[in-house]
Amino acid sequence: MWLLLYAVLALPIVLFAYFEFAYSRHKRILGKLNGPPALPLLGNAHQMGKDPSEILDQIFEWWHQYGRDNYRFWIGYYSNVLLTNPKSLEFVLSSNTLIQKSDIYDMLHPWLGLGLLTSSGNKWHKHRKMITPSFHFNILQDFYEVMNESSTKFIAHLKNAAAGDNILDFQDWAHYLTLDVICETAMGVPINAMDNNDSAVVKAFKDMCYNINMRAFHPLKRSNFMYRFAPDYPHYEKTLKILQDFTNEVIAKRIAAHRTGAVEGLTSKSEGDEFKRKKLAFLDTLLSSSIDGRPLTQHEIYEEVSTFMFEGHDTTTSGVAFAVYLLSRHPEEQRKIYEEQLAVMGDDMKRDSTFQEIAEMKYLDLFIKEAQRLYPSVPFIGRYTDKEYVINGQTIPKGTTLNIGIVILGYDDRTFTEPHRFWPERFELQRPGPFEYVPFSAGPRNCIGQKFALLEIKTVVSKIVRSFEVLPALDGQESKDGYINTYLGLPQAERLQREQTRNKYDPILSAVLTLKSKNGLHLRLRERK
Ligand code: HEM
Repeated sequence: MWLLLYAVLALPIVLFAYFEFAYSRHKRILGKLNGPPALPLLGNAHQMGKDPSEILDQIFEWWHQYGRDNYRFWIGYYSNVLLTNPKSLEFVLSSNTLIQKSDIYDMLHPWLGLGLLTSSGNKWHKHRKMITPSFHFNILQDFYEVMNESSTKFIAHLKNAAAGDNILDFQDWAHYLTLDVICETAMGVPINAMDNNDSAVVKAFKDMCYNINMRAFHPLKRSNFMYRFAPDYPHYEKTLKILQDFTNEVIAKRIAAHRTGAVEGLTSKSEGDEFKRKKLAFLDTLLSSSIDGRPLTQHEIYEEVSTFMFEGHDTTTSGVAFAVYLLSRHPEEQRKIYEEQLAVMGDDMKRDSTFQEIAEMKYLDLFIKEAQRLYPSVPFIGRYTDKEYVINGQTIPKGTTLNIGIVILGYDDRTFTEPHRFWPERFELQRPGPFEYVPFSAGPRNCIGQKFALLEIKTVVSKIVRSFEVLPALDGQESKDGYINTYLGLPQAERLQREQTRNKYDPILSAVLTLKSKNGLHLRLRERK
């Protein structure tokens, strides 16, 4: 009995001694990097902040404190390095071996399995090669038709929603639009999120994206195992099943349609069902692809289609929403976009732009680049070192999480003068180096959907500017000096001082897998006559 009691009492001490010993080399090596002093057991977990927006501020704060360079921090015994040095980024992003994702992506496994975003090694290499042609120019043109159709519908919805000087949460609206676009392009079926945002599947997509972002920095919920004991787990399980059933059902029907030859003549043969479109979806490309001389299994197809459903709309929601929000606060830049629309589109501003015309909208391109600098849709990306690496002269032990601070790069005044000034022209006049600005990542694991994403954001923004004057939520909230009204990246004292004057319609940035505003992105739309 006494022996048992002693053993129970001694267990924590033994465990503590074990971990301290096991990680001593790790600590010694990473100790050569700057970073906040870490407590035993906790590391720096207690200093991180309690939600994704506080964590974002803390990560910036340490960056200032530790020489605006790479630094290390500890979450318990998990070692983390924040990378912002362009030379280090070049090493990591160009590497063909450092491609294993960090554990934050594990949360996606139950939904996405091991698709392109989450897999590594041989599987990733083969799938990347197989999927790359899915974004060929011709296919993108098919997708462009969907983008145009959906954004026309979007404008009609917005006209109703914005009537009477209503203040809209544009982040919410953008979510339904991008969900419609990705469902039609990835799976070839309409989900009608804009018309029917109360449907179980539409809600499930929204809940799942929220769930993933909410769990990411929760010390217990982040682990798939521990999350099983959380009170909200049953709801999550139900949501997951809705999404899995929906996607598997679409895939099964599509496989059947391919078998009966209905896919080639989708317009005539399957008139009346949901496949009656002639454009081929990403799913069709997958169904006619092979790996090692065999067709993909239904599960492999499920993983890739689900990956596109997630990565192809949560990111563009953020991209579209922040771009339109910036229009609302920066009237001068909005005016320049409108004038460019007039010049490119001629008299008929109501029609769809062509693929070629979108390519001619040079100022719009600069505007989106600048929006992604300040509000990158993917603020951080994570890698995990499967062996020891020497990165830009610094040894990084095996088992370290590398957090690439895409969002931090945009606020570095060594690359971007007056980083808090919204100034699209800077991308013409002072081009950043290849690893100083990477909203779509870079190297072999860069964003495969970059062209798709930019095309979608530009199509929507172009149509919005031609249809509406975008106004801030309240009169007088326009930027007077070109500076943005979020203070990310400023040293803490200055940031806190500026934040004292914030209004309830000023965004609170929250960065997890994608960048969002915790309190929405509010604005008004006045129809152009
Ligand atoms: C503004 C919109 C978007 C941004 C900023 C963005 C950014 C990124 C970034 C930074 C990565 C690298 C992630 C990492 O290494 O962990 C990535 C990967 C990826 N993106 Fe995007 N993305 C966007 C839209 C899209 C769209 C529309 C699609 C699909 C239609 C897509 C599909 C993917 C996929 C499949 C990967 C994984 C690629 C791989 O690991 O080989 N993305 N994206």
